[in-house]
Amino acid sequence: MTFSSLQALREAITSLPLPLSDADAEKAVWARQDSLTKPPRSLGMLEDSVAFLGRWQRKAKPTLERIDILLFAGSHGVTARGVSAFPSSVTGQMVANFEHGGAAINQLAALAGASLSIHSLDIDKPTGDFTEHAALDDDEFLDAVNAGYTAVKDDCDLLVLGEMGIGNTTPAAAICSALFGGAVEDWTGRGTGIDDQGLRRKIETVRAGLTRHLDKISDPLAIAAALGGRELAAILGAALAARHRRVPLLLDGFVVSAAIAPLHVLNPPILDHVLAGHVSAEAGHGRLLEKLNKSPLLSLGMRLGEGSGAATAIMILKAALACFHGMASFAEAGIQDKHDT
Ligand SMILES: O=C(O)c1ccc[n+]([C@@H]2O[C@H](COP(=O)([O-])O)[C@@H](O)[C@H]2O)c1
Ligand SMILES: Cc1cc2nc[nH]c2cc1C
Repeated sequence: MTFSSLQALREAITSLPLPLSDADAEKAVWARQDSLTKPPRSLGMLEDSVAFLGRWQRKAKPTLERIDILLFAGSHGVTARGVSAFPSSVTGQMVANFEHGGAAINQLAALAGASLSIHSLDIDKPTGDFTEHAALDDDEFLDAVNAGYTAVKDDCDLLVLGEMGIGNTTPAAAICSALFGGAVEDWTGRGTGIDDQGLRRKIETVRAGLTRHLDKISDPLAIAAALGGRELAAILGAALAARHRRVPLLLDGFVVSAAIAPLHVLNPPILDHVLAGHVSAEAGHGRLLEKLNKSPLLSLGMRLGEGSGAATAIMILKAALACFHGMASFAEAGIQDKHDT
């Protein structure tokens, strides 16, 4: 399926009923977890994560055999404003690095037993500078959303989305400012490590973008097109595809979270299949996760992008499943269960 208009996309996001998760599978997961040799719920978020996987995989015994990491790359016209510590050319150079296996995400994906596919979205064609015009026109936005939507294969146990795009913490900050309001400074961080002067320029750039596109402020998809970028639009499309197919999705950092935020504003339950892998060190990510009602599995001070925080969190999900599948029950181990009071 692809979307031929913003209206068709909007309807796919807001139309109910959405396909449901399986409450019975989740109940079976909790019944098993409560029978295992530990005080009830003592594995905390590990147990919550197994229940989440059971609900969305619709399996009483969830698995992580097939994990797909999709990494989307795009280029940003707004980099001309001096908003990144690195030149725009690094985006294409890093795509080559991903393809040769030399990036952090390659190592983490291999360790996690996940497949990694790289999706370059017109990286030789930067988006428009959003302080002057829309980053993407409607057709360009829909093309990128459709590329993300069709990249999702429905037979994986878990989907992870990552991104690469020099400058893209600026559109991410602009989208958050437009959708959630508050001080622009609170959404705008140092990205790849910009200095104080650069940060001031970045804040001014976000402000100028908001002023330019004020007329679209009540339309989350128009905001995503005007202030976003191709990799962010593809992530929105992929997150929607995962929801329609009931595939659980693990979020990476600030940029990925900002990319899917328009879905939340349009229809909050549309992100019920989403788990936050980590909270990035990028200013604004913690606040954004609160807006999305997500608690991160990890907080490691990471701020790389590429899907690296989410890929690291896969190890936590695997730890959770190892306990779930491997532990003995009180009855099997001959251990006395909790007193009834
Ligand atoms: O997602 C995050 O939390 C995140 C935080 C800081 C930097 N990044 C990555 O760094 C790049 C964007 O940073 P910048 O400074 O160029 O806007 C882009 O390639 C992202 O993958 C990503
Ligand atoms: C080297 C480098 C690697 C990255 N990976 C994701 N964003 C990045 C930005 C830079 C600059």
